[in-house]
Formats: sequence, structure tokens, C-alpha cells
Amino acid sequence: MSRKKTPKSKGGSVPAASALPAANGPRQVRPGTAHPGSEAPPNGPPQFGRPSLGGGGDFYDVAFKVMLVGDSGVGKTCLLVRFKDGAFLAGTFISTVGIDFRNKVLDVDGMKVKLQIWDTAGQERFRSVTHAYYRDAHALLLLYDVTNKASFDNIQAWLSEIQEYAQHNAVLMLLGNKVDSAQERVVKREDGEKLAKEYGLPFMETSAKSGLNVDLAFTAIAKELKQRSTKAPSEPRFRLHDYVKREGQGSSCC
Ligand SMILES: Nc1nc2c(ncn2[C@@H]2O[C@H](COP(=O)(O)OP(=O)(O)OP(=O)(O)O)[C@@H](O)[C@H]2O)c(=O)[nH]1
Ligand SMILES: [Mg+2]
Repeated sequence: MSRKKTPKSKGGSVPAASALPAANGPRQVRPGTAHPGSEAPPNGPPQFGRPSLGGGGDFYDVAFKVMLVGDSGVGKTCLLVRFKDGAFLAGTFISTVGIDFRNKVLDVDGMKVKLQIWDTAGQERFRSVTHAYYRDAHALLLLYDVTNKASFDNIQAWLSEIQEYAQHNAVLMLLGNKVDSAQERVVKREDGEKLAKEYGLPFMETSAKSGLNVDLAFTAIAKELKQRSTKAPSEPRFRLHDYVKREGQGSSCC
């Protein structure tokens, strides 16, 4: 199979700050640096065998878009940084403005799968910016914070947004983040499991701080998307729920 190259850049963002209302609240914001159109591949179905925009970087066989969604502060950016760079962003909370993205190429059963991961702002005032990106997402990771009950209670509202704006066949996974903060936990694992079961979603608890289940969440998504796009009859069918349940550490369910 012919291979494409992924741009060398770390990512970009859609700050759209000038088009948005003035910032509310005390939080700092992380302004974006580039428009994604300059680096991101065009939206649409998974891409095969066409050269991506930009030069340099790793080769890949197929590319997918994955979106991180959930309330502000649940740890979307930290989860992405943990996955991409293996580091934890400790210190001051810098809220995302608009959308950022990062690319990562994974080796999935001998195939190079590029995930273009869109990190959305959880703040309400950016909702109209982020809505525009849902329809092109092949998968969505929906996060809540196990130390923040409101973020868990808002999951149903996020699911309504996803239902309204995302493709009906997009892969969806629920993640309860910050499980390293055992003392501050207010959402029990069983509650996450119950909600996930109610909506038929794969579910895991994660920690961007310790790295628990972070690679697994993205790998599971990449495997599912790759399986859907290649449909090799000789390959045993990949079952996302079973995989997450089997491989998840500490807690997992479907
Ligand atoms: N203990 C702990 N703290 C975390 C974890 N993930 C994120 N945080 C902290 O939670 C705060 C918010 O993290 P972010 O990743 O910026 O949150 P976000 O969901 O991207 O927020 P928005 O960009 O506003 O939507 C930061 O202070 C992080 O250090 C985690 O797994 N464990
Ligand atoms: Mg963020």
C-alpha cells in the first residue's frame, strides 16, 4: 500500500478569538497559533493513498479525525498531551480557545494509522466554533472528571450535542478522567459504568497525570476505525467493547 506523509508541525488551532465574545472568568486561555486549513488534511472520509498537505514527517496508510469533547477542565488537553508527548501538563490551568489539533501515527497491526486529534474548548462560549467540527469526526472521546460531579451530570447534554452535530456512525467512547485524585473522587466508577451501559458506550477511567489507560483509549479507537475502513475478511473482527474491557487497567466496562 502506498504511504503518505504527515506534516511535521505539532499542530495548530482555531482560536477565532477575535470573532468571539470577550473572555469571562479568571482563567487564562491558550491562544492558537495557526489556522488548521494550512496544515490539516481536508475533511471527509478516511484518507487512503493520497499525499497529505505539507512536507516531512512520518508516513501513514490511513488517517482519521478524533475529537475530544467534554466540560472545561475535565482534562482533554492534558489527555492529548499525555498521549502525544508522554508528559503531564501540571500547574496553571490554561483553558483551550476554540480548537487545537495534534497528529499522531500509530502502528495498528502492521498498518500506519494517523490520528488527527482535535482538542476542543469545553467552555460554553466556544460551542459555536466547535460545532462546525463534529460532522467530520470519525470518532469522539467524551470526557468527564471523576472529581467534578457537574462534569458527569453534563454528559447527557454532551451526548445530545454529539447526536445533533456528529455523524451517526462516529465511534464514541466515554472516559472518566483524573482517577489519580482518589481523595477528591466524587463520581464512582460504577456510576460511569452504568451511564455507559445505558447508552451502549465503551467506557474507561483514565488519568492524564499517571497515564492510566490513555494510550489504550486512543489505540482502541484507532483499531476500531482501521477495522471499519479496511474490512479485511481474513482478519478477526475487532470488538471495541471487548477490547476496552479486557485491556483496561484499574477499571473498564462496556
Ligand atoms: N490530577 C489530575 N489533574 C488533571 C488530569 N488531567 C488534567 N488535570 C488538570 O486539570 C486541569 C484542566 O486540564 P485541561 O486538560 O487543561 O482541561 P480541558 O478539558 O482541556 O479544559 P478546556 O480546554 O477549558 O476545555 C489542569 O489543571 C490539569 O493539570 C488528571 O488526569 N489528573
Ligand atoms: Mg483544553
